[in-house]
Amino acid sequence: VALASAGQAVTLWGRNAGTMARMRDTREAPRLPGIALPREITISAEIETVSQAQTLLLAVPMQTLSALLHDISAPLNGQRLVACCKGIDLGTGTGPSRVIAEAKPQAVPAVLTGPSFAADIARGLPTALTLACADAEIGHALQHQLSTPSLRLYRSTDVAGAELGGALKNVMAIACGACIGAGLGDSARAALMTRGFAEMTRFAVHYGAQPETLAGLSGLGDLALTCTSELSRNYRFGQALGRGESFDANVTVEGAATARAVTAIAQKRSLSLPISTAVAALVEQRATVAEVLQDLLSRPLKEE
Ligand SMILES: NC(=O)C1=CN([C@@H]2O[C@H](COP(=O)(O)OP(=O)(O)OC[C@H]3O[C@@H](n4cnc5c(N)ncnc54)[C@H](OP(=O)(O)O)[C@@H]3O)[C@@H](O)[C@H]2O)C=CC1
Ligand SMILES: O=C(CO)COP(=O)(O)O
Repeated sequence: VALASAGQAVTLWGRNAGTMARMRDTREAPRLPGIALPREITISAEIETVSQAQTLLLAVPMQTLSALLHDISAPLNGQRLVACCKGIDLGTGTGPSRVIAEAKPQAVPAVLTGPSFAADIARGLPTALTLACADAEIGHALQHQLSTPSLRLYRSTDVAGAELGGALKNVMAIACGACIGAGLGDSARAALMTRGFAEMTRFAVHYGAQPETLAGLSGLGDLALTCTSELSRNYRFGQALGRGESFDANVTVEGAATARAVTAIAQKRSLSLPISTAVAALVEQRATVAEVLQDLLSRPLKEE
């Protein structure tokens, strides 16, 4: 919507022919009610209409990215594949850029991430994101191609930092939601966000990320948004856990799988990730909020 409103030709592809036909008729997306889809957007359920594009934005949940790429038979030679998903693939323990590189080795992977609710962007509200691409020249081109007057992209070549910040902030949002849902208070949430940020940085740096990237939009920026807004699904899922309520299983909650993925990696690599480990235990119903809180508070006292 943002790009089409700024005059770019955009084709929107989705796998469900019926849904896409209804979207063509109503010019509205079921997942973005109340937002008119500009006439400039071509809506299609035929993958061939997009698989030749120079730039493809891949906006699917992380755990489905690999399947989507394998459904596209074309090699996407030299095309720019911009992952918009935030998470770590449970099957391989890798982020979106690696999943792209494995599935389409001749394509150029990039990542678009940062604090942004889809509805805010579609309404034209001011938003700033990180566009990360290991190829600096292509990253520069993508930054200019995908920025609009209200959507401001900063560029980076630190792909690991950008994608791990986006993946891990969802885990921290679940923790913060659980904290508020269980009535533990705003002070406890501030502590979780701060120690969560330390944990995100430690994990990402282990994978070669720059700490400055974690302190940017894709890390701290998205952490601030997602840990404090009830518009976040990860946060609301955490709130439900904290209140002992059920949560709609059809809603995409990226942090749940990511908590499990990073906990498995942490165990293999002897990394200390106490908050992510606690969230994985909550998600897998191996522990209650009271139990994980007790574990977190009884850890040895240490230097900050
Ligand atoms: N929503 C937001 O505000 C933001 C989301 N993101 C990230 O974007 C990613 C997607 O999230 P979001 O769009 O909200 O998720 P939703 O659950 O709202 O939508 C997922 C979409 O992906 C499609 N899909 C799922 N699996 C496949 C597949 N195998 N092949 C093709 N299409 C598939 C679904 O199709 P169908 O309708 O047919 O089921 C649906 O259209 C997540 O990683 C999220 O973290 C990032 C920033 C903001
Ligand atoms: O990533 C997002 C905001 O930047 C969207 O967060 P949720 O997936 O928690 O709704």
